[in-house]
Amino acid sequence: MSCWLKEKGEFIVNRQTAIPLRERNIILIGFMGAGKTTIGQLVAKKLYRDFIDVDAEIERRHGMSISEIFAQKGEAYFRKVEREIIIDLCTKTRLKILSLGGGAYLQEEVRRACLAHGIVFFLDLSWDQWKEERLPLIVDSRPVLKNKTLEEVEQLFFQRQSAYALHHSRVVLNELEAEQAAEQIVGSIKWTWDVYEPNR
Ligand SMILES: Nc1ncnc2c1ncn2[C@@H]1O[C@H](COP(=O)(O)OP(=O)(O)OP(=O)(O)O)[C@@H](O)[C@H]1O
Ligand SMILES: O=C(O)C1=C[C@@H](O)[C@@H](O)[C@H](O)C1
Ligand SMILES: [Mg+2]
Repeated sequence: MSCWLKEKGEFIVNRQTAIPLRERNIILIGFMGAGKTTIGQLVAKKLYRDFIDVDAEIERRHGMSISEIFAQKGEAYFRKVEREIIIDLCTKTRLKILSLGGGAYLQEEVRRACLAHGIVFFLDLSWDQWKEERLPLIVDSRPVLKNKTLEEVEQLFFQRQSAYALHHSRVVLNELEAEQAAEQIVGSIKWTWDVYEPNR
């Protein structure tokens, strides 16, 4: 498989797809509460692109919150809808900024579609920081956290890392404000466009 490699940003882009880099969707992945929705909105604004939050899109289509979908239809149903929407967005849209839900990337078909058609940024936050700063902000709104002990959530956090490791570029969030993280993503993407697709 031939690749582009940007060492500075650990940037590896698969060339199998014919979509020019500048047109590919930019896809944010990472654990729940890492900041995919917040940072995705900022990236979209900076690049003058449309932003799609997959969780919000699922809520919009169902007229229900994610918590209601989990409670009334079950997690398996949610995962199926989530997978179908992401594959659809990956294969039928371009030039978007997509924020995935925290568990979406655990599905192999989702990973394959994202890596083949988009440019995938992993928003990486340490467990300690997540536990101290993000958990209190999201604990009541994420059904996956419901009825779990802190030890179980920690286990989930580390179990998921091997899926998130399959990305094109990583942003270490620990000391970054959302605005700074967005700037870093935009800088990295523009660098890649200029180097690999000059004169476009
Ligand atoms: N860089 C940051 N610094 C501090 N707080 C942040 C940062 N990014 C996001 N937050 C806050 O963390 C909370 C979760 O952020 P957000 O909803 O963007 O996460 P997410 O990754 O989209 O989560 P999910 O996977 O559940 O959709 C929000 O209250 C947001 O304001
Ligand atoms: O990490 C997860 O499994 C989830 C994260 C949220 O974004 C939502 O997609 C939902 O609450 C499930
Ligand atoms: Mg989100």
